Amino acid sequence: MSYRHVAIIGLGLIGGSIGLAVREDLPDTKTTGWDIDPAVRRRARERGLTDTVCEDAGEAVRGADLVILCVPVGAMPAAAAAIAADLSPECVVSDVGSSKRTITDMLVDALPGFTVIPAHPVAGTEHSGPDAGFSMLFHQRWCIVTPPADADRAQVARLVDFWESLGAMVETMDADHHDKVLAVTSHIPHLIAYTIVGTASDMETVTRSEVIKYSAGGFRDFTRIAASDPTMWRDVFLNNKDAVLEMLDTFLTDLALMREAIRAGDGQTMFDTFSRTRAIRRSIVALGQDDARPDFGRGDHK
Ligand SMILES: NC(=O)c1ccc[n+]([C@@H]2O[C@H](COP(=O)([O-])OP(=O)(O)OC[C@H]3O[C@@H](n4cnc5c(N)ncnc54)[C@H](O)[C@@H]3O)[C@@H](O)[C@H]2O)c1
Ligand SMILES: O=C(O)C(=O)C[C@]1(C(=O)O)C=C[C@@H](O)C=C1
Repeated sequence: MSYRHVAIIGLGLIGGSIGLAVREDLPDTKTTGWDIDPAVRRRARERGLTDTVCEDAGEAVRGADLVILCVPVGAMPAAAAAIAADLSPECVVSDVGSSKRTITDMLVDALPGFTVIPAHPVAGTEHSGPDAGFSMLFHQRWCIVTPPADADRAQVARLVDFWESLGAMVETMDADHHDKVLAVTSHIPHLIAYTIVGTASDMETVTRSEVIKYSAGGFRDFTRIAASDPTMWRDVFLNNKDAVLEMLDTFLTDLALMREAIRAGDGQTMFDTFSRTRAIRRSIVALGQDDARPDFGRGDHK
């Protein structure tokens, strides 16, 4: 049974996309929204990101049977505090944060007596803010739901249905496992992109204008990822510290092996590694999970 009234707290890329997707895919569901930033509320109203954009958090969540927190991970405690007094007793509180363990524990503590079922749509772009959202964002993308061990199964199934209605493929997973998987598939890739773009722009022997001028193919792809929102990513690394450090150690060991292969002129090791990784890319493409969507991530898909 779909929700009657979905409240969205935080009306940037993800919150705005949920609002637009609900209007398109669940036309009988009412949406309300609130953002801490008045300029975002204004723009959200102009774009119609939710049916109503409220002037306070309490007004937005009153009567909602699903509340989704779509704020940076570090702002989740403040968002939970802003809504706590006005939640309906039967409502489900969820979120879209990119890391899950600290958020799950915090929401369960901050909202005693309420049903908390965190989730993470693994879909996004390097753009943020109220102009970045679009209704198709979740189509054929994974959404990982991380219910606490004692979560009501019927409520979990209902949230899974909700995400499927927005076009997502849904997997449920323990929060710790989510954080390890996403550390290697999303968090460390972003760290590498931020670092390599920083390294290139700091070099003394290659000018900054040369970096911009000759940034073809590979480096250009890194710059797209390195343009992602600094607040969001700072919060991800502060909140998924252990899993990121563990995966980073493994990555640094593998990088050192490649460094040694280059130093020693060991072409076979390089060829074997590159062949293995090319096969991984080909299986992603074969599954239809590459960025085949038109204009994906280029900001002209509104
Ligand atoms: N960007 C992505 O690719 C992506 C993908 C999946 C999940 N996420 C997660 O989704 C969440 C939102 O990310 P986004 O990309 O939509 O960010 P965004 O910057 O586009 O939007 C976040 C919004 O939250 C608002 N906000 C901040 N603190 C608030 C508070 N205390 N109360 C109410 N509003 C508040 C901001 O004003 C902003 O408008 C983050 O937790 C992020 O980790 C992001
Ligand atoms: O495609 C991008 O721009 C993204 O970075 C999206 C991406 C990812 O790493 O896949 C980023 C963070 C999320 O939590 C989920 C999705």
